[in-house]
Amino acid sequence: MFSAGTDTTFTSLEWAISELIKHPSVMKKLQQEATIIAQGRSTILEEDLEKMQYLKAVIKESLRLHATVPFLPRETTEDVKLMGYDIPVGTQVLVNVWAIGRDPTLWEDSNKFMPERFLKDNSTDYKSLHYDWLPFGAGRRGCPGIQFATTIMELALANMVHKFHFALPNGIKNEDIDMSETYGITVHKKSSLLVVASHKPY
Ligand code: HEM
Repeated sequence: MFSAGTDTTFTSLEWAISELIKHPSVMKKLQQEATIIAQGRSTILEEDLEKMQYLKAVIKESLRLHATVPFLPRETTEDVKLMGYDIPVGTQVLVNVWAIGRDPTLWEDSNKFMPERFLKDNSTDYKSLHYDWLPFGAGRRGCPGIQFATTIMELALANMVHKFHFALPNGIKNEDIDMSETYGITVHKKSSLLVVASHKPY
């Protein structure tokens, strides 16, 4: 439970911050939303989160591109014919969440980071059955930590962008951030994100 809850959450946050730094216009829009919601306060609270629609879209879009659990293991409970293949009962299969999230037949400009797609269609919520977007899995083995994880991610990200400006060290440009992945039980960034945070006025 501890590793299912910690590794996934911090890795997802690191991916989201990397995408924000790579896309300064998205970062700016998110910081503007945070400033409006905070109304001069230094801290964004849990009750503020429901009003932060752009924040939610940023996190959903980041989870689409960077599903930290890339494969869902399942076993077939009956014989299935799928795309011309016969899959007998009792076969272990892996649902490739990573590939579904980037499938160009399901997502326009599928490799681009565009949180706005989740504003246009905000019906994608974490608990409903959207089989084209499965960062928390689905069905009876779906992640039981969704509510906790999303609240923590939203609170942490909202407060980080509200309190700080982020810059890259040593003259590295936004577009040069290394987004390569390394595989384990969860998909991490191959090279950790290094940023210089400076205090931002509220
Ligand atoms: C961003 C954060 C998280 C992500 C992306 C994530 C994702 C997932 C995924 C994809 C699964 C497999 C679901 C399936 O097979 O359909 C899973 C299972 C699980 N997660 Fe999470 N999770 C996160 C946070 C958490 C947290 C905070 C907790 C607990 C406090 C947690 C506890 C668990 C447990 C216990 C399982 C196994 C459920 C089972 O096998 O029945 N997760 N998670």
